[in-house]
Order: sequence, then C-alpha cells, then structure tokens
Amino acid sequence: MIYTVTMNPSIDYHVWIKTMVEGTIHQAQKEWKTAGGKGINVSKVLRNLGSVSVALGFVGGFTGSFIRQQLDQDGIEHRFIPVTQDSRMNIKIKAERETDLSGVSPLIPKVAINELMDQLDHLTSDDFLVLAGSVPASVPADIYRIIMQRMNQLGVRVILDAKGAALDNALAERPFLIKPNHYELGELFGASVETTEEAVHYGRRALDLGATNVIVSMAGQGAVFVNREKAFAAQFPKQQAVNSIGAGDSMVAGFLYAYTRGQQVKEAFQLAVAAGSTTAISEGFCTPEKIEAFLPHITITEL
Ligand SMILES: Nc1ncnc2c1ncn2[C@@H]1O[C@H](COP(=O)(O)OP(=O)(O)OP(=O)(O)O)[C@@H](O)[C@H]1O
Ligand SMILES: O=P(O)(O)OC[C@@]1(O)O[C@H](CO)[C@@H](O)[C@@H]1O
Repeated sequence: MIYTVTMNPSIDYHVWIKTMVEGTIHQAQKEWKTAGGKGINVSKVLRNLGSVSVALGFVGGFTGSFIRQQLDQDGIEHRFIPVTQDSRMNIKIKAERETDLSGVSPLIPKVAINELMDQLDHLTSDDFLVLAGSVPASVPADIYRIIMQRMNQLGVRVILDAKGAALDNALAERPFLIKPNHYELGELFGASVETTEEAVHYGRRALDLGATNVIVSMAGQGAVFVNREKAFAAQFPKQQAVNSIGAGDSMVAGFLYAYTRGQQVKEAFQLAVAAGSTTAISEGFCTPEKIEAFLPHITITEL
C-alpha cells in the first residue's frame, strides 16, 4: 500500500485575475477551491492513474471538513487526525505570473503527533510512505527524520518531498526518493542549480548524503534523475504552463505509480515527467489519457 502524509493540508483557492496591481481591488474572472497539500495531491494523482493510496495527516475546523469531503467525493481513503484549529487556506493567484499566499497552520498538539506515529508504526516492508510538504510550526522541525528512523526499522520505503531543514536533516535516513526542484536542491548546497550538468552534480551530492534516487525538477526546462547506477535527463518541447501547482506532486505520483507496477527507474522517471508536465499544461491534474499523449514527446537521454 502507498500512504501519503500531509502534515499541513490546505484548501487551495485558485483565482484568476487579469493583472495584479498592489493596493487595488481585483475582480476575479474565475476561481476554484480544492483540497490541497503535497501528500494529498500525490494521493489524487495516484487515484487518477488507477492506484490506491491512503492519505494521512492533520485536519481541523471547517476547512478540514471540506478537505475530508473532497477526498470522500474523489474516492480516496483517508485517516486524518482531527485537530481543533482550522486547516490553512492557500491562495494561488493567477495573473501574468502565479503568486502564492500560504495561510497560517493550525496548532498540532503533541497527542495528535503521537497518534500519527501510532498509525505509521503499523506499516510494513511492503508499503511506501510519501512525506510531502511543509511542517507546521508547532510540529518538531525534524519530524521527517524521526519518522524515517522508525520507518527504516520497519523496512518501509520513504519518498521525501521537502525543502530546507526538513530535507537536510532527513537525508541521512536514506530516503528511497527525493524530488527537489532545482531551487530547493541549490538551497541544500548553498549553490545555484540552473543547468542539467549542475542538477546531475548536486543530485549526486544528495546521493552522497543518503538519498537512493533523486529527481530534480526544473519546471519548463526538463528534469534529471540520478541514482548510484544511472543518470538520465528528460527534455520536452517548451509549453506554456497553465497551472504549475501540483506539477511536482504529479511527478512523485507518476514515479511511484510506475515503480510499484514493476517498471524500471528509466520508465518510472519518464512517466513522472509526463505526469508533471501534463499537470503543468492543463487546468486540473494529469489524467492517463493526457499522459499517454505526452509520453512520445519526452526525450530521455542517458548521461
Ligand atoms: N511550462 C512547463 N511545460 C512543461 N512541463 C512543465 C512546465 N512547468 C513544469 N513542468 C513539469 O512539471 C515538473 C515539475 O515542475 P517544477 O519543477 O515547477 O516542480 P515543483 O516546483 O516541485 O512544483 P510544485 O511544488 O508546484 O508542485 C517539471 O519537471 C516538468 O516536467
Ligand atoms: O506549504 P507547502 O506544504 O510546502 O506547500 C503547500 C502547497 O503549495 O503545495 C501544493 C502544491 O505542490 C499545494 O496544493 C499546496 O497549497
């Protein structure tokens, strides 16, 4: 089974305006509201692809009820732990460029964290665990490292999609896969990662720190995969992004979907890129049909 953990779920409020001008009133042209957070997005894309997963994490208040309802409607199993304060709302403003405003996270009491740990202690070596997204301020900053130490004892493979300290301090626990974007990878090493060569170089340094497989996403410029045996670069024709929110999460889901069906890392990487790109160039998340149509446009080069 695949489990996803979203420590900090949200309602994502996507809103389209013509032009953003600071200090003025804007009239929305279009809007939609979805249950968000990186782990939840991974569960949604896995569901689109036909894979079952269980969504875990903390939700609270009226926003938390919305998140639960949406997952119910989508047919995604969830075992969220209730908290008292409202789950956050994240605003995604689409004008000439995308601007994000992430809301304040609810307080997560220690008892809720212990409950999550109890849930995770039931996982087995057949399971994959996705730890994705930010950690609320009330949760220990090294929670991913702590979870991974426990998961290593159980033989659970962990996919870690985090940045900053949450990524840095968990790498030594040997995540099965990490998927930083090129800024996040650069931040890890105090470097700038702009080119394929730099992504491969710093991706390999992440292997030295403990990661088993690394995907470096580079938005419209492509992506890189490295592990101890292989290195690949993915290229695709330049496209106008329509909604890049969740493109990275789609990559994680695409890789996991293919890998758990016995595909080799090269094919899993290619599917990851197709899933990320078709999410980025569509209004909603990727679908199997869109992925199928996009796959032939991806060139994978072994490095
Ligand atoms: N303009 C684009 N055209 C085609 N594919 C794109 C475009 N932008 C993003 N992608 C695809 O999405 C993948 C992930 O994008 P990105 O590097 O922005 O991830 P991210 O920063 O983790 O995203 P997020 O956190 O919003 O989910 C890229 O590797 C690429 O496959
Ligand atoms: O603040 P975090 O947890 O890092 O990211 C949260 C978030 O921006 O990530 C998802 C897209 O990847 C959105 O659904 C959600 O709003």
